[in-house]
Amino acid sequence: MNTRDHNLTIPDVQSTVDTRRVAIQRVGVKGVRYPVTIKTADAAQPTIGSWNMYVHLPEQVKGTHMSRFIALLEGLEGPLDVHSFGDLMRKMVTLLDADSGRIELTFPYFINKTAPVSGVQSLMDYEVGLTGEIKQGVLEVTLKVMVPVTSLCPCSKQISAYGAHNQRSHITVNAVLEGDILVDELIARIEAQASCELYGLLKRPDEKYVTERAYDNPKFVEDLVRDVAVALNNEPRIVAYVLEAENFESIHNHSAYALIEHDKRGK
Ligand SMILES: Nc1nc2c(ncn2[C@@H]2O[C@H](COP(=O)(O)OP(=O)(O)OP(=O)(O)O)[C@@H](O)[C@H]2O)c(=O)[nH]1
Repeated sequence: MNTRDHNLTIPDVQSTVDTRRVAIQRVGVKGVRYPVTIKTADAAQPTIGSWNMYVHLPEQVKGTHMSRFIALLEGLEGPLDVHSFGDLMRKMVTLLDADSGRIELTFPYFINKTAPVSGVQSLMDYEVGLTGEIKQGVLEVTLKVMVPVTSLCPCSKQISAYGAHNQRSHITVNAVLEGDILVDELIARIEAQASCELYGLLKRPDEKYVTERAYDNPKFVEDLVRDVAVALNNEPRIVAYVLEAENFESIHNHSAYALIEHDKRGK
């Protein structure tokens, strides 16, 4: 007996009618760990995705086709970019017989960076996410990156006889995209606005360089979000964004924080 024959003899409870007249906005699988490759400038990077996948369920249907979410992942082909992630979203709603759906994918992403003076290379890790939502046939894809950087306080620099407090800051951008933008590209744009970017491995000449670079380029948390906002405003492939910066202040036991939200579509 093959699987198809088995299915004929097993009741399909999910497909029975539900009479409570309550639709479900999101039903699906959450916290699925599944390998994925991400498109890079010259190739693709394999990583481990954490997937949440949901569809809308109409009021008259008892259950969704839970196994089909995993079947969709089993059928994943080729590296993901904004475009192919959109294709995956469309495939999901078709496969699940749904009119709307949502995928939240997060994964660690590595960039091979070159130290500024010695030229030594090392990997740096970033938290990246792709979120897709289809509502009334309209697809929206959001790319999220969390970029750790250095910030150095302009006030501290101004008022102190020597030194200035500086710290690691997290800049998080959720960018709604119309058009492909590579993860590396978005991260590079954000890092360019920091007092200094971070590296996995630095030799002493590099350490001197990044210390002086941050000192010459002081930024408040407000400066960080405003400078990144200007960069995002100048990128036509980004149509809306939420941008946050959190500075883990070295002179306080709390963070300085700022957020800018902007929708170029006028929504
Ligand atoms: N809808 C629903 N399914 C569940 C739940 N708990 C477990 N299941 C799933 O039920 C699945 C099997 O149902 P379906 O996906 O409908 O499988 P199927 O009927 O063999 O496949 P299709 O014909 O493609 O729908 C298993 O993969 C379980 O994961 C639940 O709370 N709701």
